[in-house]
Amino acid sequence: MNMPGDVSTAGSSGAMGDKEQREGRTLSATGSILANEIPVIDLANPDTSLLINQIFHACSTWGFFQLINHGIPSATINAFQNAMSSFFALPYDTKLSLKRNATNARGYFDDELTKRKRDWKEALDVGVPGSRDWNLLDLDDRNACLDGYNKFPSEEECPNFREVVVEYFNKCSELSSQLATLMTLALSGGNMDEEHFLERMEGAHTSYLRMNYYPPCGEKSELDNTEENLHNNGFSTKTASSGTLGISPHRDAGFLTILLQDDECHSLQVARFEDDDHIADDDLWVTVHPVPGSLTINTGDMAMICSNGRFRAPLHRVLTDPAKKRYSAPYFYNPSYEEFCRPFASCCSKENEEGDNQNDTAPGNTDKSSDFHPLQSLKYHPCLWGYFRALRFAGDLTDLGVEVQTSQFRIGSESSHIEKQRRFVEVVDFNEPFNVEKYRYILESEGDK
Ligand SMILES: O=C(O)CCC(=O)C(=O)O
Ligand SMILES: [Fe+2]
Repeated sequence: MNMPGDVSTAGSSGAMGDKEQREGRTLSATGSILANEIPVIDLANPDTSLLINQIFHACSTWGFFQLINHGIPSATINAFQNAMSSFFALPYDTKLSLKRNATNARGYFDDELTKRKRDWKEALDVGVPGSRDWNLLDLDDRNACLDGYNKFPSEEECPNFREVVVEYFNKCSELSSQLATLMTLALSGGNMDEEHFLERMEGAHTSYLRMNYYPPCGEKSELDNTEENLHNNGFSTKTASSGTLGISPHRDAGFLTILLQDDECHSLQVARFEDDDHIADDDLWVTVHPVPGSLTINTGDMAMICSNGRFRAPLHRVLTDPAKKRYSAPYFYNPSYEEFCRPFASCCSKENEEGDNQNDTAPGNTDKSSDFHPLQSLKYHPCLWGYFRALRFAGDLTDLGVEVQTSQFRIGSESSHIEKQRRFVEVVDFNEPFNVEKYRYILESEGDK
């Protein structure tokens, strides 16, 4: 059987040797990834151990792969893509009536700032309702949850939109659960604790689907001279600058993302580096050209924590295009709000349990997973998903300040988040929309790092 980490049999990936694999993703002196190809993985491969091996390799190097034979029917995808473009073609005022706000993270927006620059896009976020029942009215009290509540356009404004989006959403939920299982198997070899983690995530995930529309940006933009057009929201070359991006560099916060790209416009890029100092170096960004019919998968921050840093939560960005429109849709598969994401026991050396973090290779360890990859000392404090999520969107929608990062949960980082999280969990109600004012006294406490 081919084990995860045995890259010589990984099929779709580059020719990395054992040493490079052990050293994970910091493979060269500059910390860049050597392989050039984003792996393509066939979910219908009957050789499950090879599949798991490929997933392990993709998640621990690029943190990105393209999935073919993923099982979501092309008719479902086509209908969803049509629904997306119909939505963004609605009059601006209609879209604005669905705008998200400081106490509701769901809805429409066109004013996302990353590092004080406006992202060149419009978006609509739709997530699993608090009731988990898509048939209730959006504003039904039972639908409230930390993320807020959905704001669908009415049936008159956008016929069939709700039905088509929910259908695609549910397919993504099923696929995510399947992928999370494979990723977890790749790490653990079937440890029971991890099975419970997967069950909790499948039953109570707090996932959401983001629909993105990137207008053209540049001299040929059809928006240049049309202040009165239906996208009358300031996306003209007058407001673009040379550094304008569709989305600025970021990592996805959840466990994994299923991204539906646009076959016509290829502008998603993944970083070949880890160190944020390289962000401005265009040569170190690699375009993820979508394979027709594929879905692009990437690992998120919570998978990185669960894998004890073995999996990579990759930095990625979206360029603007001077002439083409682009539509994309990431589905973010997120744990339940109550879940403390922590490194799987099967990814940590046993020494850890005895308080000795020195030995990373754990020779003689009889845990099944040590066949798969060298075990590491414990690298992360438990991270409450509801806390991480609340801070991420509070950072987007309020004046709360700097974005929370997983590095602040690294053991030894001495970040104030561990203490804030402890105080937050004592008082938080995950059945109501997050309100930064209610928790400000905890989140803005002294010694913020
Ligand atoms: O549009 C894309 O291809 C990527 C979108 C993305 O990274 C995001 O919304 O988090
Ligand atoms: Fe992203």
